[in-house]
Amino acid sequence: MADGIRLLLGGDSAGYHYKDAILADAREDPRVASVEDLGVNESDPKAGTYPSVAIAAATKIMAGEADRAILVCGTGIGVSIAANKVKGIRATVAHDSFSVERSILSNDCQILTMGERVIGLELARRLAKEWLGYAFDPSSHSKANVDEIVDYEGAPSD
Ligand SMILES: O=C[C@H](O)[C@H](O)COP(=O)(O)O
Repeated sequence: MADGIRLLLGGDSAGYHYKDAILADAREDPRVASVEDLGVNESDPKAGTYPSVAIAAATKIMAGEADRAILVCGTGIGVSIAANKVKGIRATVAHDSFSVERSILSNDCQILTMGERVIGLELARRLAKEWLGYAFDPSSHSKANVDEIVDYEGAPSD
């Protein structure tokens, strides 16, 4: 991520207005090296379900094709649940500044999710910008907790 964040944006029919606004902001953000729009889009708001978009984003991150994703549905819950089904992904819904900060500094989340039906557009845009400004510190005390999750997921009893 040294050369900037490779960011994915996605959402379902309930979230694409916010997704598009955050996408436009990200394209102007010097911290972001690249932005990919996984849909859905206004031209075809039924083109993808929240599970399909979230799983596509999570799969790309785990394949090393992107660093992070911001996903928007009605509540942020569905895209978070779906993304977390992809092994290795830590996705969370967060609608406040402190949780957005801790999602990176405590949990090293690769995916932030939000709900277009839950918070206002300007707060969502601000939280997205804040989230992109944090980087996990692997020398912090939080690393051991994240490692415990990673180790569990990688356990032979999978
Ligand atoms: O978590 C699910 C999302 O909020 C989705 O956008 C809306 O889902 P629903 O139509 O099943 O309420």
